[in-house]
Amino acid sequence: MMNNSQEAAAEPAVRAHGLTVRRGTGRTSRTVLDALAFDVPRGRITGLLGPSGCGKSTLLRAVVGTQAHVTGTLDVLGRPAGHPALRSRIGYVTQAPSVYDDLTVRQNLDYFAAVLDPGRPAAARRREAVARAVADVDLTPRADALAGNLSGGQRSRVSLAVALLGTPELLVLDEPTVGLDPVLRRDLWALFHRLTAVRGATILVSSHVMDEAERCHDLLLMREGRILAHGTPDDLRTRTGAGTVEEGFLRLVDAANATTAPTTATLQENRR
Ligand SMILES: Nc1ncnc2c1ncn2[C@@H]1O[C@H](COP(=O)(O)OP(=O)(O)OP(=O)(O)O)[C@@H](O)[C@H]1O
Repeated sequence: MMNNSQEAAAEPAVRAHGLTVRRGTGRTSRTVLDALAFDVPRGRITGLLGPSGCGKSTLLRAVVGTQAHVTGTLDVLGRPAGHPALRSRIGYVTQAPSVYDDLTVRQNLDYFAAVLDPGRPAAARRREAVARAVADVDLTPRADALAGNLSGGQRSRVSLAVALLGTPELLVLDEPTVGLDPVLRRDLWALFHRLTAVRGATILVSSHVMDEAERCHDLLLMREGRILAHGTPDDLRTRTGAGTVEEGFLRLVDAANATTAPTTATLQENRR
């Protein structure tokens, strides 16, 4: 028989069933996530991939509990998405870096650390957490630079450092590598792998760059608000007979389009 901690480890980090989201109001209201069912396993990197507008950010917002008009079942770390007890257990990085330009990197992190772990007795713990998060994202040499004077990629890394502060069990990252050069992208993916391997974190990361799919343990491939495929990169290549995940994804899109007779615009969108 499994004990409580074994049960928690076996339970997926995210479990969705019949997950549906409508966005917009009145006549512009439409279904952007359509009855999704999937699990995100713990301790692994799950990549959420699909063309622009397919619903990746909406799905990530639903997981962190900030998306309105969500129906169906969506459990995160054993609780309904958005439950207050999940706040300190999830780190979330949005597409737009959320940092204060008039504070230094370290001051930004000090500020968020004080919100997470307030009080004078926690000062030493906060200093340690800030130093570790800055080092995790390779910004130690720029720790005293104003965030407003950093490059776009460096600002994104400050946001990621903020998300790492509380040592979250689940990291939800919305296109964290956009605008980064190849070296930084490689380094960030190495960090993601360290976080799962060493700290046991679960990472749910979106991207529309297909070569990043190869770096994930599991993939959720999306198209037009639905899950097109779910499995490891190897599963996807085997299932489609393709040499790469990108080619496999395009084959699945073509097969799906053949049955739904899309417009040319839809096809072009899916090939982006
Ligand atoms: N406020 C809104 N009202 C109506 N539809 C919306 C609204 N916001 C977003 N949408 C639609 O919801 C769909 C999903 O958007 P979402 O931002 O989740 O896609 P995405 O896959 O993250 O795109 P990208 O990769 O470009 O960030 C899109 O088709 C978008 O047009």
